[in-house]
Amino acid sequence: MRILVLGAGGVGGYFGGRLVEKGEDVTFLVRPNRKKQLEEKGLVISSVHGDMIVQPKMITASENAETFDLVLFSTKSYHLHDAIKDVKPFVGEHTVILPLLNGISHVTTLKEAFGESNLIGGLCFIETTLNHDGEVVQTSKAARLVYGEFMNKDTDRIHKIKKAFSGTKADFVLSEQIERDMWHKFMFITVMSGVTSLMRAPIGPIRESEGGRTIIRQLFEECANIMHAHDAPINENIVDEHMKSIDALGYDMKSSMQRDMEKGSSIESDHLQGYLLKLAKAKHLSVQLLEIIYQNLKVYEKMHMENHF
Ligand SMILES: NC(=O)C1=CN([C@@H]2O[C@H](COP(=O)(O)OP(=O)(O)OC[C@H]3O[C@@H](n4cnc5c(N)ncnc54)[C@H](OP(=O)(O)O)[C@@H]3O)[C@@H](O)[C@H]2O)C=CC1
Ligand SMILES: CC(C)(CO)C(=O)C(=O)O
Repeated sequence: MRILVLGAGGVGGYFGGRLVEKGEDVTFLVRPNRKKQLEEKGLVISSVHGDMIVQPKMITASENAETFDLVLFSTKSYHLHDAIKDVKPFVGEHTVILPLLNGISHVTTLKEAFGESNLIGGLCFIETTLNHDGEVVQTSKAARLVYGEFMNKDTDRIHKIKKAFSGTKADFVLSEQIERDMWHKFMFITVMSGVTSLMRAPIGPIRESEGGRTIIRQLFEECANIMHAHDAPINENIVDEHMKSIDALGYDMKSSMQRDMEKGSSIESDHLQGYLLKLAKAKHLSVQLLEIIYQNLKVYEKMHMENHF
């Protein structure tokens, strides 16, 4: 199976790297600066699951190449439209697009861009970031990529993908309810990135501070109300389930949005909290905590864009 990883950042670099390590036929679609960096240093992964360094196969958007069987779409949401344009020449009639972005609204965008039948569902649980040298630094235990056919269709292609994903150092999990899993992850990341960026702390001190768990729970409840109002396929007890997951996270666990803010980088505020807020407004729901969380991100963006950092 010819696999194209779109974006050799924290997520694409990690999961793509693990597939290369296993011996799969993986190429990274990268932009010129990242290409240069990877040519000079290789793809370096520093991880609690084992370090690795490899010289990856790469292409850039301007190059000619045949189409691929599978694309791991692993850019940030604010690069989605440009990335769609860049990857189009490498997508054929039978290419499967597997998105790993946080959030949900990109599903519609990708279906429109590539056709509904080319898209499968995906998400990941991992704490990973690029350091100053462009190395993939993966911290904490979870390194899980979840994927599946929408409506749990049983297809040949999903069995082929499962085979390609087996036997790596990362957890690749085939889901029978990928729509539900994506909404659940959307809720989880909205809260996790929201509170950690607002309080500028990892999850441990937040949940252990007086009133911390109450705020986290209230925010989950706001998100669940919005999603229920839109008939999203979420579990009835999802807030309890997510609170258990929050309690199980390592004390020092941070969100990728928070790490991006620490670096002064762009963030996915409109794709995550902003999109959920739009859904709340469409149903006239009062979501005060979500509004504060979103405002905090907008203030950061204003400062960031005006180069106050
Ligand atoms: N990091 C994490 O721990 C987790 C992240 N996620 C989600 O995964 C997604 C990706 O996040 P993450 O990996 O952290 O982001 P990064 O910024 O680390 O990586 C994204 C990569 O995409 C590349 N890219 C952007 N546009 C293009 C393009 N047109 N062609 C080629 N490459 C391109 C960027 O390259 P360039 O260097 O050229 O800018 C960058 O290296 C986000 O939606 C995030 O929310 C989900 C779970 C955990
Ligand atoms: C919360 C976490 C680390 C879980 O994968 C995540 O998705 C992110 O920070 O973007």
